Amino acid sequence: MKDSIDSHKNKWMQLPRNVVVGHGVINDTGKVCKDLKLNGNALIVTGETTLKAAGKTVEVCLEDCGFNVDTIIIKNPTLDEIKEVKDRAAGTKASFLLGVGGGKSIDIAKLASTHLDIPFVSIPTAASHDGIVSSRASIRRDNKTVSETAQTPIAVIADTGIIAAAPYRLLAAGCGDIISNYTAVRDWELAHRLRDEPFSEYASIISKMTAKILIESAGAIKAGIEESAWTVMKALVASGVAMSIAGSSRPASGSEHKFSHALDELAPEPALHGEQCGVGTIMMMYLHGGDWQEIRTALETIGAPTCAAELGIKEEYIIKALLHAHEIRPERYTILGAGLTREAAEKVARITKVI
Ligand SMILES: NC(=O)C1=CN([C@@H]2O[C@H](COP(=O)(O)OP(=O)(O)OC[C@H]3O[C@@H](n4cnc5c(N)ncnc54)[C@H](OP(=O)(O)O)[C@@H]3O)[C@@H](O)[C@H]2O)C=CC1
Ligand SMILES: O=C(CO)COP(=O)(O)O
Ligand SMILES: [Zn+2]
Repeated sequence: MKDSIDSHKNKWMQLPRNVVVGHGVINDTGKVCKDLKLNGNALIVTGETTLKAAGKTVEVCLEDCGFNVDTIIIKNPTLDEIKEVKDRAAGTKASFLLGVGGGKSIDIAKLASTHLDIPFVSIPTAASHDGIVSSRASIRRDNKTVSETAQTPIAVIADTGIIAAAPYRLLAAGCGDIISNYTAVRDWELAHRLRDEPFSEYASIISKMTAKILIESAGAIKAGIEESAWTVMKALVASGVAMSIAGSSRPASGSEHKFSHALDELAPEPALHGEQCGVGTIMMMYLHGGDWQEIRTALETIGAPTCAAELGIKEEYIIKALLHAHEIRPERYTILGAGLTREAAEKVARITKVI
């Protein structure tokens, strides 16, 4: 009998075991690690600011529970810094890593721990990106952003008290990263139809639903309100799970992310990842022939940037990024196809009021 395709199907989905979200949960870090049977030496990977916001508390908490703790401060998600973290972990015989901070700290801890084959705990200090739970790490290599396969965190500890106290700009950026799921999924559907790219119905539905719920909640997302941190954090977790189900960042990264990655390469002072993705979503939704005004209004309501001036980026870089975006990760087919003409790039940016 001829084998059916289904009998050959084989898929691994990595999801976190414990997701702990709420006020003050950072103080449970030691308890969560014990619950996961982690022991021995811990290495905290954090940034300069986030060390003060949360890293120190994590350090004390772990020590109180009997762990030996070392801390390394990182600046950028580059291969050099990942190597530094791996060397430090090897030197201190770390048996697990904790990424405490924004996206770059979490991505470095995620990829370094994957290479070292030890577990990692994700402790976000801001709701600024959806890499908190995902099995991907966005890394800078030769001034380019690449998306690497990595392990999913064994646990996520998201203290909404800390997240609500972080600069509001970070929370608004996280909303941009989630809203971008709308165009990411449209791009994925397009690639599925035109290139027969594998497509996951479940991952795409979770991803779209997350963006929809967030857009519907836009009016309730406000600075200093812990409930807002909850709303955005739930969405970021769901979006990360969609990526884990897909086994790629496809459900949450399409043409709008290519635009953001292009800005990271070209603009002298890029804005936050989620802020750039949000603005990219407005323009890519226009190219898809969708309701770009809805995206723009939601971002405006949240208080996230909707134009070049609000990103603090000169208009010429917006155009350059639009022209260059399709060259980023060219294997990922999107509405940008083989690229925009200068006239088309200027038109989309002007019509959508980005410039
Ligand atoms: N792996 C994945 O699936 C994904 C990865 N990403 C990646 O994540 C990164 C973007 O994440 P993002 O968080 O925006 O960027 P960063 O990690 O660069 O954080 C932005 C800034 O916010 C600061 N910060 C974080 N938390 C606090 C706080 N509580 N109080 C004060 N300051 C704080 C950081 O401080 P400090 O300097 O101390 O770090 C940093 O200066 C990009 O590299 C992007 O590519 C994004 C989405 C998905
Ligand atoms: O930022 C991401 C999802 O929000 C990950 O995207 P990339 O795979 O484009 O790095
Ligand atoms: Zn993103």
